[in-house]
Amino acid sequence: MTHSATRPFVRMNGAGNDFVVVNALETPFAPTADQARAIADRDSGQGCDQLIAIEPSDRADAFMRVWNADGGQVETCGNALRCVGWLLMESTGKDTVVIDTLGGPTTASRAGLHQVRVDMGPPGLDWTDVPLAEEMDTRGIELQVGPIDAPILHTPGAVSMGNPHVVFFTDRQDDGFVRGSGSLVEHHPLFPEGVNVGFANVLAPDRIRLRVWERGAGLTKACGTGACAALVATARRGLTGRHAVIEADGGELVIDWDESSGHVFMTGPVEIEGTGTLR
Ligand SMILES: N[C@@H](CCC[C@H](N)C(=O)O)C(=O)O
Repeated sequence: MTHSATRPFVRMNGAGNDFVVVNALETPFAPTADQARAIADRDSGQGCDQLIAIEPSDRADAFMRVWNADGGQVETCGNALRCVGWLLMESTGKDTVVIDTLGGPTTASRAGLHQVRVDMGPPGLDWTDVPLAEEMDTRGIELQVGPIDAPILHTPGAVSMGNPHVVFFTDRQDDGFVRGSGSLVEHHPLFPEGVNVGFANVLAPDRIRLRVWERGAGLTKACGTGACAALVATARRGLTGRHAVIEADGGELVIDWDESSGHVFMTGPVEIEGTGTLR
């Protein structure tokens, strides 16, 4: 085992999406899927939505590795990028840092007191980017939840933010519904790598209430990449402009889809909750 009972960690959250963050810049940290799942377990472990390791990188300030609560390693995590960015900026005194991930490199910058802005890059809009199992127009894919003759949810947008997202446009956002339909869609065969499932209620052209059933983690208080995907999906359908405040259960994220660069920018809070050692 490459993590010991004395391995320190920092507990952080970004808009309520919570993390156990391990500094692996000098001492490698390579838990198995079972070990990662045990750490994330809220009953017997430290408990978190995602386990994060900060590793050395030869092309960025650091590499961020992400495990979902189910122990699976995934490409990226928007809220964790802000947290790791903040830790790196605090320790180096820089105002901007580059963080590499399995989904590619990103840049994080200071944006105010405990606020960080991340350049999330351009969204993937082709069906092969998401990826989907078959060719479809990602502005509104052929997928429905509920009975065939009267679907409760249908024609969601599909977007890659380095990880796969599907976004339903709906004001139905109660816990039972999000959990029930989210867990069904997460494993739908149309998504060969699984999918994060967003439920977006457009309140105004610049305001979205969003809940996300995350792949490998379930219902979280916020999903950073999910917020970016929701803005992209609603803007492509003409439901919003290219800028919106996303209201998540745990706080607000500001998302901008810049027209000239095509990049999506996410600004939001970071919070350190405390420190501990892995058990
Ligand atoms: N909470 C994250 C996303 C974490 C990974 C996601 N569950 C996946 O499997 O892709 C965020 O803030 O983006």
